Amino acid sequence: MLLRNGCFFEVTIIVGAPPFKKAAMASKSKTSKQNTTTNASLSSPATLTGAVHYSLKKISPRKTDNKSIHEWLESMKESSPPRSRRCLRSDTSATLEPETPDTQYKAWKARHPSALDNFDRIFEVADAKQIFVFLDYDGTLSPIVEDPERAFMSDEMRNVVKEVATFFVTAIITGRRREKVYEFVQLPELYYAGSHGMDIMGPLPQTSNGVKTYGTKTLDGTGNEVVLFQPANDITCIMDEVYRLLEEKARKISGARIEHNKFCVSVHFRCVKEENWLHLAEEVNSVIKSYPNLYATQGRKVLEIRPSILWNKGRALEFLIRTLGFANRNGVFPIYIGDDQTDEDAFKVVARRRHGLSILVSDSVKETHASHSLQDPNEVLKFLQHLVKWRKMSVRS
Ligand SMILES: O=P(O)(O)OC[C@H]1O[C@H](O[C@H]2O[C@H](CO)[C@@H](O)[C@H](O)[C@H]2O)[C@H](O)[C@@H](O)[C@@H]1O
Repeated sequence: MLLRNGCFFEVTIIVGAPPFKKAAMASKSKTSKQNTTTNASLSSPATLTGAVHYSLKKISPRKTDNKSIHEWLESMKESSPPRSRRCLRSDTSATLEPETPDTQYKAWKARHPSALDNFDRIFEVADAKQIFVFLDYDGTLSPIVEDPERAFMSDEMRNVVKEVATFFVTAIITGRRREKVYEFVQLPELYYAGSHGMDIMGPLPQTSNGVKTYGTKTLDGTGNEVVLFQPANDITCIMDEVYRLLEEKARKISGARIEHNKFCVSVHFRCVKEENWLHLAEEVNSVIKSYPNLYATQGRKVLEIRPSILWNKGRALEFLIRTLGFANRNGVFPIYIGDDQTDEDAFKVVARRRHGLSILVSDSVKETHASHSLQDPNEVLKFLQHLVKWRKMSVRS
């Protein structure tokens, strides 16, 4: 379909198909305890096996009327409630308990128990499985801050993620531009899926003959061969145009900020006075309503403008597991940790699988498909340290 400025937006793409079987694997199961190969050690060149068609369904464009603008705003507020308000508003709450913050929070914690407190029980079943670790970035590995350019992760967090990646296939799945999140994380041994999974890059895996995968073999910034998968790669010039238009609008609203995430664009509300939120949301709507193939999702004081394709963090998670050669559902144990609404797509995918662990990072009540919770990035750090310790102990035993 031809959109604007000569940009084509295809819903079916054709990609090259180098074998993409990851270190088989860093995550060792009980049956291969001696193998502690790291992701970084992947060096065998991939062999092209021919083109593969990968079909993407288009989702129907969402109406953006006044009602949906108000829903955006409500949803953004629920995503980032002030610390003082641990409970949901009564109109969105599913609980029948008295509406005090503490009882509601306790009831919520009972439904989404701490992944730290329940670690041993959770990991009893994971021990013999292929564990994959998927991590969101903002609000999960780094604390939420006002300036998105300064959302740094601590060295302690970087060190533990590095250690995690020596034992398990580890990927960052973020709404950010992939290059930007790499700047923050700086760990070449990980997979990176930017733009809510619409831009996946990973190190070339060790290959075994006949393993099929998707993506294009290419070189990264340092000249290493990598695999790249971009299901919406025809949308970039539209996103450039939308970014420019939104920048113009944002200039007139104090505190508003637009971030170009390559295959999507973020509109930041965090530093905008709440009385101006409606105005900013209306301006966003006035831009995107001319683009029927774009829609907005909501996050923590942010609107994310994205292409209307059926691709999200959940699809990215499935894609990585499948292309790494682990179609066998029972043998795989994905762990997904995230703090925001866009992570819900991944939580749903984990929930549909027989095994896995989904963790919402939140210190307040939020509706979620995650089975477990952690309060904040500090608890994420502790959980990852625990995971490493647990794996080291099981290697020894
Ligand atoms: O998928 P994520 O890694 O969680 O990325 C989602 C968005 O995160 C960033 O925005 C959020 O964090 C900022 C820095 O702490 C904060 O200022 C903002 O209010 C949050 O919404 C990022 O800037 C966005 O581009 C991402 O889409």
